[in-house]
Amino acid sequence: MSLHTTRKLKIHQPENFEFDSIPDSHSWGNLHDHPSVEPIGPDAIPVIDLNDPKLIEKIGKACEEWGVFIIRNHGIEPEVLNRLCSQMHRLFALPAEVKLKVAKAEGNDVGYGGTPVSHFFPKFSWFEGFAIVGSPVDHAQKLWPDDYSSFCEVIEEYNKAINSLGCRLIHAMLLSLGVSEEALHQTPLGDSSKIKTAMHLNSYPACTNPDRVLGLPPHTDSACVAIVYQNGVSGLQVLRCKDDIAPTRWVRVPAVPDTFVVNIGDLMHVLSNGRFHNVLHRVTISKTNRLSSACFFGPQADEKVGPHSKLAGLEESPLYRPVTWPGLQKIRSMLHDKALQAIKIDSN
Ligand SMILES: C=C1C[C@]23C[C@@]1(O)CC[C@H]2[C@@]12CCC[C@@](C)(C(=O)O1)[C@H]2[C@@H]3C(=O)O
Ligand SMILES: O=C(O)CCC(=O)C(=O)O
Ligand SMILES: [Fe+2]
Repeated sequence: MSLHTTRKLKIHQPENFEFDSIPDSHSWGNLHDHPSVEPIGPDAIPVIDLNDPKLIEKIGKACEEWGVFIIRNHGIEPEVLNRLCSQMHRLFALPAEVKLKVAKAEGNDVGYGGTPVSHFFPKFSWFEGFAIVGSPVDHAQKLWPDDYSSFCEVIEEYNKAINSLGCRLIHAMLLSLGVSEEALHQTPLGDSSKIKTAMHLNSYPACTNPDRVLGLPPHTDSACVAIVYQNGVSGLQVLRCKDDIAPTRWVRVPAVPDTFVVNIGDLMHVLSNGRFHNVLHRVTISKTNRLSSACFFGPQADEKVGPHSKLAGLEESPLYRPVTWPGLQKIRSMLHDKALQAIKIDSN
């Protein structure tokens, strides 16, 4: 593996993660732009029980006020998550030259490598990822020619479970926005067959000097919703803007066993006509290896998402022009965090 290959992928291979001192390429100077705080008191991230009789109301409030919440009683068996975790360990423990057999090709979002957002930052992330859309069988065969089926079975099992959870959450969000049960099915996210999913398996290697490195730089997700599973090690932080309580700060998202973190992305912000907060988040590093899986949910590639007519129309003007998911990703690849500005409807 040449340095050239890894630079193009914007990642460093695991053996290179074992630096005694952090190389300049990975040393972030501005990690303390805002203080990092604990999720306590008014900064406690909402925890929502999916069996709560007031579920719709609570989800709506969390999406508006936070853009992130933790869910429990989600119905996915802990064994399914344990199996996913074992396969993630197995994947990232492979030698670098094996993982590079399934490296993301130019312009392709599936396979092993870094993330598109890292290209906007001058420093490398302390991270390696594997993106899956549809079946991972072709890649799994290259990684484990003699035993690829166990990985595929676990991914398929997890995909099924997380898809139905994602669908349930999106419906609850739409209901909280006032969309009726009947109208729900006419939306671009109305039923599971209309929802597109992408799965990202993430590994954040342990670091002896974690205060100087970053797992993922600050970003919003482009999708409607992301559901994140974490292996018991925290690292995710969400930005809470200056309010009556405190100045702008990074709030640590706790890693609560048997829960998922739900993030609101750009497309849900657009669909809700700006009501739901597309939360800015980043991933910090610790002295323990962290694994996470982020599943992104959005509409099929050719479906446009715009402010829902229930919210924008008679009384409220639509704030954004409709956009497809790949369309938004393309704008983000050029304009980074100014992408939503580019689809904003001029109010004058
Ligand atoms: C479906 C996707 C969302 C994502 C781009 C991708 O095609 C696969 C990688 C995803 C990810 C993960 C880390 C943060 C993020 C902003 C990035 O650069 O890559 C997201 C992308 C996104 O939200 O658009
Ligand atoms: O690892 C995490 O907790 C979050 C990952 C993330 O933000 C992403 O994949 O977009
Ligand atoms: Fe993210």
